Amino acid sequence: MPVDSSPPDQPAVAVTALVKRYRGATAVDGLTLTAPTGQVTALLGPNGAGKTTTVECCEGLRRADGGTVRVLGLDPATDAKALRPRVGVMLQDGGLPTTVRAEEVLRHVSTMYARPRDPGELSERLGLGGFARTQVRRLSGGERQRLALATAVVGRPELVFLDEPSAGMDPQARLAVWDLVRELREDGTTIVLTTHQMAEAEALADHVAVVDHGTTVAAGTVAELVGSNASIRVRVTGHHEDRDLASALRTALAGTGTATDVDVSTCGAPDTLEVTGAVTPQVVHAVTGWAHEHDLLVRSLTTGRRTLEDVFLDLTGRSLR
Ligand SMILES: Nc1ncnc2c1ncn2[C@@H]1O[C@H](COP(=O)(O)OP(=O)(O)OP(=O)(O)O)[C@@H](O)[C@H]1O
Repeated sequence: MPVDSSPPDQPAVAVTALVKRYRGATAVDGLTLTAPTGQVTALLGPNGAGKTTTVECCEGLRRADGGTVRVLGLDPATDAKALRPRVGVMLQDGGLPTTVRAEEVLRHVSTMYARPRDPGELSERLGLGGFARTQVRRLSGGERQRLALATAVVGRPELVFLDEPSAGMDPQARLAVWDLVRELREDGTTIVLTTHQMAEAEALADHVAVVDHGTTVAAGTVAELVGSNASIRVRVTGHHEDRDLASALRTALAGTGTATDVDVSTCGAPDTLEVTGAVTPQVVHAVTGWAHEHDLLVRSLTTGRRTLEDVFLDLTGRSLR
């Protein structure tokens, strides 16, 4: 089991008001993040949100322009040497030498650590056994990702940063990666990962930080982020005098007296509405009643819990970056 010499109540990673600029453009804009020791923290955010930049500041690969970064109680900008044997890093582009064989890369990295995992066993775990003698540049994208993950964890680090660990992987490889992440966590390793995949955050993360425009816009467990609210998603067709159907339904529901604790928004398309909040049978009845009253045909209606993706899109918007 990894030995964590930092005080038990100190988070493994504490980022406060981080600012990072690239040639005047602000990539990270006052971001705050806490990754508790021994847990999995996911940074979830759209393209260009600042996730990789944040993680690279934590890894000591980039210098912050403002704020503080503490990793295992140390400053990665000045304490890189002390952190190197304690922190594993999986970069988004792999960062591996390309002309060396996969097994040689992993074996070489393992010799840098005092108590490494068995490289052969780790290769088999990640399905790399068959490619051991292949040069890195000839590996497929998914195989290279798996090798990068293997190099990040072969030294039994206390803390691992994984930048989009399962990007480009097939479903089997993704499950193998998830299993390994869970096993690392059970062994007490702290994991900080970035991802676009809601399923990955839901499957692995104890804590999720939603990052957008260089700042943390929400943080908590998946359950906390999703909340206890239910939702109704309804698609209607027909002509309504008010082209803003969400506002029309909102006004109608407010007028019924039975649906006071709900909100209405459009969901993907103008004819699809989402009612969130205290959804009761009376609210469902009021929604279909409103459609009937305005001669709108209900094409579909589903009720259920909100998903992490719903919350993510609410927080970060629906326009493409
Ligand atoms: N070396 C660099 N030079 C200039 N701009 C950069 C550099 N690295 C990142 N950026 C910019 O900083 C912003 C944040 O990028 P970053 O890679 O941190 O985002 P991200 O959330 O990891 O995105 P993705 O999910 O697409 O990987 C983007 O607008 C990006 O274009």
